[in-house]
Amino acid sequence: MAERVEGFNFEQRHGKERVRVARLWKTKEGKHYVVEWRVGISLFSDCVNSYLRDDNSDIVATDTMKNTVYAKAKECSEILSVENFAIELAKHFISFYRQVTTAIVNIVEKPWERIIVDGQPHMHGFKLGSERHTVEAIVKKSGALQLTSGVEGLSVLKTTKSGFEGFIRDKYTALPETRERMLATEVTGLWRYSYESLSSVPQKPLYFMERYGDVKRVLLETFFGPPNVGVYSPSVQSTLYQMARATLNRFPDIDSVQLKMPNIHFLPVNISNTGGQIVKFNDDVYLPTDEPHGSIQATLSRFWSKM
Ligand SMILES: O=c1[nH]c(=O)c2[nH]c(=O)[nH]c2[nH]1
Repeated sequence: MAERVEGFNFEQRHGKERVRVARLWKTKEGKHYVVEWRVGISLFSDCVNSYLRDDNSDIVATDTMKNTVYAKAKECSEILSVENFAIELAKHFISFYRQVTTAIVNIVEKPWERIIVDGQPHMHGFKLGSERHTVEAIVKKSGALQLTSGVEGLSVLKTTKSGFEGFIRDKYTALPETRERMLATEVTGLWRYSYESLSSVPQKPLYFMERYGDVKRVLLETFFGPPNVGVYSPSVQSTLYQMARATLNRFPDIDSVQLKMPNIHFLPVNISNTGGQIVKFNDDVYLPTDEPHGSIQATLSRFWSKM
């Protein structure tokens, strides 16, 4: 998207970040559905004169972009997935303004979950969960689409069935080999859907909402293994790969999965003084840390995927 100006290459975009909106829907029976979104918009548009010639006549004001978030939220009379909202917004910008060639919409959904009171789902009560659902929709004027959903802040811990052995040992290595350790991480996942045009997106309004739940379930089931026996993890690397592979194997409309899984260390506690050992580690007392942490990430894609 670079263009030539005054003998230079020039690339530009403008948008609005962190536009916060909440939308409430009410059924006739009085059941409420609420979402809270943090929206980012970035537009590629022909407005080079604003940079070069003090001429703003081709600029979509970022304040207008912000207003559009609220206007489009108002227009959505039925509950819809965060993916569908992102696509709707992006579609608006590329079709409404002749100057806009590509619209990128990023949204993070705040995890409001219906509360259970006396074993019953509450009609209008919600509590904040932990991990967040994310989406990025990139829409071009041609109708070409790139749709990437994700999860962030998915913190998981297992207290056994994890080890790390056989790594390089040299004069700097102090880490003992082990077949028994805690494994903790905060998963950030991104998965790219195979729908490459606006017209190919599934019509079912809550399709991507269900997919989000299903992908999370597959990631978690693979991380933990069956409830009674678990599954042994020889490294974060191996577990990450299994999780990405399970996602691609399970969902034919996902082409590519990126996982970031920091290794959040729980250090064995051993304390001694001159009188002897005060605490001897026996897989029981740990020092939880967040820094430093290992950082492990990978992307697994189908052969034909573009990510
Ligand atoms: O699963 C692990 N992968 C590593 O690359 C690594 N490095 C390290 O010190 N501990 C671990 N654990």
